[in-house]
Amino acid sequence: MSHETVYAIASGKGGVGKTTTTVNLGTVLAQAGERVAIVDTDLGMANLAGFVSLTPDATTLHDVLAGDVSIEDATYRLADNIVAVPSGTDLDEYAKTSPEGLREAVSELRSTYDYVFLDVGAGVSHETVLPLGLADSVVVISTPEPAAVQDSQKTVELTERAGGDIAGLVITRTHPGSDISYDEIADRLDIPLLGTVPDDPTSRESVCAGTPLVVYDPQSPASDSYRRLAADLSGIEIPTPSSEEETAKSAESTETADSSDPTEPATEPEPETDEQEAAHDDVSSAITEAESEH
Ligand SMILES: Nc1ncnc2c1ncn2[C@@H]1O[C@H](COP(=O)(O)OP(=O)(O)OP(=O)(O)O)[C@@H](O)[C@H]1O
Repeated sequence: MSHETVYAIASGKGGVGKTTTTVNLGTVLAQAGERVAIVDTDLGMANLAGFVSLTPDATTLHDVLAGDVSIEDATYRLADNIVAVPSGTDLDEYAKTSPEGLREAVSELRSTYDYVFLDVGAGVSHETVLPLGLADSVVVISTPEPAAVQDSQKTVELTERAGGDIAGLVITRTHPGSDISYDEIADRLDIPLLGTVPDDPTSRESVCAGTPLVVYDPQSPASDSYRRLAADLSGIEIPTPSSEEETAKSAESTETADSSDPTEPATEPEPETDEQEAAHDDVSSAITEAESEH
């Protein structure tokens, strides 16, 4: 089945779950054997810092957008089938970047990976609008709070101005039993409701552990939501992990077997694997190792 390749994960308001969604959607698809790149286009904010430990002079998207290196030089392997392109934090380096360089970078990634997720900064700026227009499809992220919903309207308008297409809305941090109508929120924004992700304390724990939630606690309700969302966007059947499977959460203190260094720039993405369970183990160990290097 054909699918969109480049997704922008965007929101009007900050802190609503864009990075969490980017990392977890990417990880689910990588576990399913798809080649995935996740890119932090929120320049200067280092949103992926919890998942990729970088030395101060590491190559980042800043260097790519300054025209110094190609995007492949700024990719870091997270696990089987998934690489991350982090943004740097140095503001002097940031000042040298040109968001326009993102065009070529995204086009290069498009030719190498099955899925590219752009984690877009909140607010209104050139570096926010550009990825909305470069993506095949924009996923708008909002919490149910009125202020966040109102700011989502801005993302919808910006996407239209940038000539981008909206896939729909994901409402994060929902509470079971709440009488809020999520369909009504989507209707108000005039975009389809793609799904909801419940408020889940393990989501924050997983960030502290530097591990995607779908690896840290695959049985959690929010992990379920991310698997469903990935299945809906991709058309791929995503299996529910068995409850006996060891998770990063249950094995937090266990030594990991993968000795590869996730801070080394990736060369080519790993070949596809049919062994979803094996890939899953690899995701856990590679990222747990990233955490231990912090
Ligand atoms: N479903 C959830 N349940 C509980 N906490 C969550 C959930 N999703 C995300 N969070 C937490 O909310 C905080 C913000 O999430 P995240 O960093 O993904 O948002 P963001 O939109 O990317 O933020 P920014 O605009 O700063 O880049 C994090 O601490 C994260 O762990």
